Amino acid sequence: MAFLPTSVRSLSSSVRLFNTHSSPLHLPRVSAHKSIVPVHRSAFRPKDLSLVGEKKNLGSCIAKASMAAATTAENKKKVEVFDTEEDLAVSLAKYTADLSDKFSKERGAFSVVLSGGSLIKSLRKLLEPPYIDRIEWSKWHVFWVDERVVPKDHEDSNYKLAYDGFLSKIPILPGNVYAINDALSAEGAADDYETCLKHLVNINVIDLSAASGFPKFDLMLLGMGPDGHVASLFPGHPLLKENEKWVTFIKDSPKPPPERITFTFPVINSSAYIALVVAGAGKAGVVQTALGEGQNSDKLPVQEVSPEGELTWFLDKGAASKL
Ligand SMILES: O=C(O)[C@H](O)[C@@H](O)[C@H](O)[C@H](O)COP(=O)(O)O
Repeated sequence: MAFLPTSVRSLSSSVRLFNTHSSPLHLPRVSAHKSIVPVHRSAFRPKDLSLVGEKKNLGSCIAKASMAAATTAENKKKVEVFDTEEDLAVSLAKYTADLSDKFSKERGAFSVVLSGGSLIKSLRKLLEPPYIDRIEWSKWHVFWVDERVVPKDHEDSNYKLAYDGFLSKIPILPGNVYAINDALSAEGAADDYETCLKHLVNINVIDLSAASGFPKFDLMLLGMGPDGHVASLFPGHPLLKENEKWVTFIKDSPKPPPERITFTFPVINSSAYIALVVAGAGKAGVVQTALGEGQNSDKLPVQEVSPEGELTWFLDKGAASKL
């Protein structure tokens, strides 16, 4: 391959501790790039609403009992409420596995975007039967919607969080895990990641949205902060308005650490499927604002999430308690 962005190369080194070595992308062998990125030191080391269980005051969208769904005009948006976070995790695994089957069959690849935070723990049911055996993990290509600009073995790294809690436990191809180049500045890492995405669009690993001209990921798994942020797009921040870049950077994140890279809204909103995964009563207020009838003057970042395809909210009872 004549050209490979540095992020693709850094990727290789970031995943060197996986057990498998082949890559359908024919990425350079890890050993060739040891000097580029420090070795990882870890041990490797709608409204359409489905309600599971009781719920109060959800207006005309209510459906009760096992995942019954009521579709309204906004039929690209679903809200599913689960009695417990455990139930949420079970359903999220089935949803993800079904999409994995669909895109693996249709495209021969499944592009999945992860967040940091509690999302990773909510993916745990994918590590169990039947999914661990059923999913064609070799078709997965994994990205991050945002990443903290820290070394990959740092406690704050979203890569490390996902690796330790999820990626190290599935037979994914190491060359299909696209971490940032942690040797670069925030600005450099964002540019580098965008270059990597462009390359992967060119070789059809990632789809391109005909409508927007931005990359169209098969599935984005988003968390939401208690202030309504998604990715590293925070309330009131000028980055919310970025409409040209695919990946940008922030140096004044109100949530530590301050330096991060993040996908922009045009990329997030070109997705085929987005799951917004929110658990815990601590987020009930912001869920109410995001999904409630009331008008808030300044839209929260989470309210800007509106994919080309389908948006599904996965809420536990606590998070939905004010709806
Ligand atoms: O790097 C990050 O900080 C995350 O990607 C961030 O966007 C996260 O998804 C939300 O803050 C929700 O996190 P929790 O689910 O842990 O609240």
